Amino acid sequence: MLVEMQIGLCDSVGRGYTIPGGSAGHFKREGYTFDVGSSMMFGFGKEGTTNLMTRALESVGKHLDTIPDPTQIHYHLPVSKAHPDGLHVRVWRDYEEFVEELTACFPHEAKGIRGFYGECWKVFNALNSLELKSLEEPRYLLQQFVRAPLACLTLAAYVGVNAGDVARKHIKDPELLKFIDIECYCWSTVAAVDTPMINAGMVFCDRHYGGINYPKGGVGRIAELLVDGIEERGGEVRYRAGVQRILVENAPADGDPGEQSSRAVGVVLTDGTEIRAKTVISNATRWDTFGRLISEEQMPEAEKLFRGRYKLAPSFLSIHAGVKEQVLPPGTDCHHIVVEDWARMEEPLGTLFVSIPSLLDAGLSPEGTHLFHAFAPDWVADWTGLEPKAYEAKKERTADAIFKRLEAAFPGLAEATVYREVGSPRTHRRFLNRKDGSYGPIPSRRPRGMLGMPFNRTAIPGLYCVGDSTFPGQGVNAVVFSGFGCGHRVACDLGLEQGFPALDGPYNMLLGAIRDRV
Ligand SMILES: NC(=O)c1ccc[n+]([C@@H]2O[C@H](COP(=O)([O-])OP(=O)(O)OC[C@H]3O[C@@H](n4cnc5c(N)ncnc54)[C@H](O)[C@@H]3O)[C@@H](O)[C@H]2O)c1
Ligand SMILES: CC(C)=CCC/C(C)=C/C=C\C(C)=C\C=C\C(C)=C\C=C\C=C(C)\C=C\C=C(C)\C=C\C=C(/C)CCC=C(C)C
Repeated sequence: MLVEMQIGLCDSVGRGYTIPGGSAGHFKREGYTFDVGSSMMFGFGKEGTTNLMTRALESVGKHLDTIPDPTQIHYHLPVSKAHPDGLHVRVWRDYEEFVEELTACFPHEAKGIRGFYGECWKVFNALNSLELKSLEEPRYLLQQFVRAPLACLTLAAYVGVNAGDVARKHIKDPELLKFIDIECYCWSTVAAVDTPMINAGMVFCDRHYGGINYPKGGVGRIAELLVDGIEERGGEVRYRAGVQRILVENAPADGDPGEQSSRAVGVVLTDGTEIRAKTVISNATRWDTFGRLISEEQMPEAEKLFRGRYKLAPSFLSIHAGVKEQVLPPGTDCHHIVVEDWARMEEPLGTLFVSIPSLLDAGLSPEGTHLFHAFAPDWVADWTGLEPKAYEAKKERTADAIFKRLEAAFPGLAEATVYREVGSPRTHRRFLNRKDGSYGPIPSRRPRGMLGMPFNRTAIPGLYCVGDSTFPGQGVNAVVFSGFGCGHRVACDLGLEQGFPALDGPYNMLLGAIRDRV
């Protein structure tokens, strides 16, 4: 890995975090290994080019055993005239099995279902035939257009398109369109009309192609192995090293040591340590990078435009619990989504998410128990200004209400609970150091697919952003892709990989002009 300096392991009180992985880390309590957030893992496939997780680990000489999940999600959806007992759909690893199950619920939409998901496959097959690197590097992009012109043209045709518009071409049933909404909302935190079609293609197909695979030992093993690989290759990973400020100074310009320009030259840690480097890569959200690590006065115009296009998604209320194993009958799926009322799907605490990875890896919880992670989107504003006692009481009250709602899908849940720890949006803000504990950026107006998302370079030379505030946005393998793209772009800028410097300037201007117009 060539990262010169990457901001990436800290908590918001500034001391710096003690475990690697951010949202994809894990922590241990009383024999349970709880995932911090991410638990549904894409990108561990064996074939194609979209198996980004497998390839990220390979790049530092590591391999992680994973356990295949036979279903991606078991949906428990609202009661309707057509489905008086509620709409129950399981997304099976096997594509045909999933399509048959969904078609059995909407037989009159058999053609529409195949039409919509078929178009997703068109996008996925195109993605899965490209070498996935930095789209803001012209040499690579030209090579891909020459090598796989049809795939590139397919992606170019979809890059400005949203999944909801494609769904409406094929599907008329309003309940089925709601189903497509929850299929998107559960990872993009917006409905299908606001979700980029390329991301939908990736999620709706890779779950059947590479499949959902749970890392043996917990999701945090991914980051732990990456750290081992980086250290074995001479890199250094520092903990408790919160970055307080990114240093921007006049320094010699790239390629012309005689000319000075304002550029990122290093960081200052919260303990005052100054670290200087040629390249600074921020994995903090754009709201934290520009405005906190870089002062408001130094914020480039492009970042102000970004804030017009995107706003912060809500955070999460998380319940990490241990339950007696008897409460989960044989055949219970690992991941569940519960919506009781479509009108409340996007409201705070409206959609409930459940992840029970000890069903796949028994080593994650003490014998006779399962770990039960339930979470729901929620805003930090509802949790601020509370005295400690009132804050603790609100956490417990909210968790009780959520467990009560989950009883319909998991009868006996409250009584079977033997351990419970509640995290609020404040917890997410504190431990992940994300503004308002946000899950990531969401469009503030109807987006043109992913055309409005910035790549890794910023308007400040030497400073790059990576993670979910960069193309292609939220999602675990989306942020892994952003890491691959960033590494490639930085390598070209440092002269470690061959780029096309003469084209960089005009191509960058073109990308910026497209982005700023959407
Ligand atoms: N699959 C799931 O169930 C699930 C759940 C939650 C999140 N996620 C995904 O994870 C994505 C987030 O991943 P990401 O990598 O973009 O962000 P992240 O928040 O996971 O990682 C950012 C890292 O930067 C560190 N950091 C922040 N500010 C710092 C500072 N000033 N100094 C030092 N370190 C600092 C944080 O501690 C963290 O380790 C989300 O958008 C979502 O897609 C998935
Ligand atoms: C130059 C330009 C712009 C265009 C030219 C054309 C061209 C060649 C375009 C190429 C585009 C490319 C290569 C795009 C790549 C896009 C990628 C790699 C997108 C990846 C997206 C991945 C996503 C969205 C993953 C989401 C993962 C999930 C499901 C995350 C979170 C899930 C939850 C929170 C739900 C958890 C549920 C439960 C029940 C616990």
